[in-house]
Amino acid sequence: MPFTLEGEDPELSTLSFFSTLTITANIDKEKSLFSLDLSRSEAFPSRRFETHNYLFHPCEAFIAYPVPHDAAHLQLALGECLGEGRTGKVYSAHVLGPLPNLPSPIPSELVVKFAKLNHCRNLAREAWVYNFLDRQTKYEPVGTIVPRCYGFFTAKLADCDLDLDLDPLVEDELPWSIPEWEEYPEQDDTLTDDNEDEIVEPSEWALEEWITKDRSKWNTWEPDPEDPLVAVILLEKGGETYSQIDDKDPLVREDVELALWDLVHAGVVHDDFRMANIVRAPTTAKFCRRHERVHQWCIIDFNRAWVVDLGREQLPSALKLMHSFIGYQEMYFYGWNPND
Ligand SMILES: Nc1ncnc2c1ncn2[C@@H]1O[C@H](COP(=O)(O)OP(=O)(O)OP(=O)(O)O)[C@@H](O)[C@H]1O
Repeated sequence: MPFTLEGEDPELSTLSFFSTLTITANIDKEKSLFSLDLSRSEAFPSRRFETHNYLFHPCEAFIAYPVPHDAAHLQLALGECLGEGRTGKVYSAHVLGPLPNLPSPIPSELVVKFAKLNHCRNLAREAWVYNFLDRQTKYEPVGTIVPRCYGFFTAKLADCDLDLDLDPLVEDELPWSIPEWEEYPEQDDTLTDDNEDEIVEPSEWALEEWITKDRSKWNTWEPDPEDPLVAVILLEKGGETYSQIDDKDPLVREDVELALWDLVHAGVVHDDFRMANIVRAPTTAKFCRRHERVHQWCIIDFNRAWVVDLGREQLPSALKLMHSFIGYQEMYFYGWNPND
């Protein structure tokens, strides 16, 4: 039985399109670097952040949503690297045909974000935030102010068909390689809701099949150097990253601030809001009904986000609190000085 929430049409969500994925990367026309077969994996639910007391709760709406098992297979050819952060490396990828029948067309270029081998848990969380946003049907943030997501996939590195004569330099450059500068290659970063002192235990409502954060296999996940895991999320491709020059244009700033409000109104405080996490919106961006415009920018990178269930909050005070946290990292970026 597909799992749906009231008012939701699972057929239309891009998260329901694919069950399996093959990514190939070529060194040149003749030679393949690797071919990787991945399957959909459960994302890592966050705890619900309660704004009046700053506590994280387990919650029945904050569970791992079932993944499609009988949906289509997608084949991608890896393209150029678009960027790299602490968690992962991001590549453009070309969709290889023939495509099966899908509920709606997909672009010919997508984005694959590979977790570095020690950051699969963080990527599993980011994937869950996309799931959560995908379920906000009133103003539909996904496709409007954040890219559409096509799923979270994993595979054992041991099953990857990798060119074994690799030059060690190329090996260090693989999409999932842990960089030399990584201080803690043996562990993933702590997440905002990992603080065990703050947990309110699941009460009797928590049915056995509901996978809350505490019950998720990702909660205790640690990288295994003997049997590494590769994890990716598949996203719609945005354009250039927001720059200092863009930031000087008041109309651009206004547009990004409004997009950020949309995110807050979906119950998500980004908590890593900086220029590197804003990209030009894809040409397929949807009309925003709240602001009656197509936003020109979209927000990415959600592994640090705190997620609030606005249906349970005292709305005015929760929104006020969330708005006070919308700026981060850059001095005075969107009105909030992190040193205050
Ligand atoms: N959907 C996208 N479309 C276009 N470019 C993207 C997309 N997603 C990511 N990028 C590019 O890749 C870069 C790194 O992505 P991202 O911020 O998600 O990585 P990260 O490892 O999570 O970073 P952090 O250091 O914040 O953890 C971005 O700054 C952006 O330039």
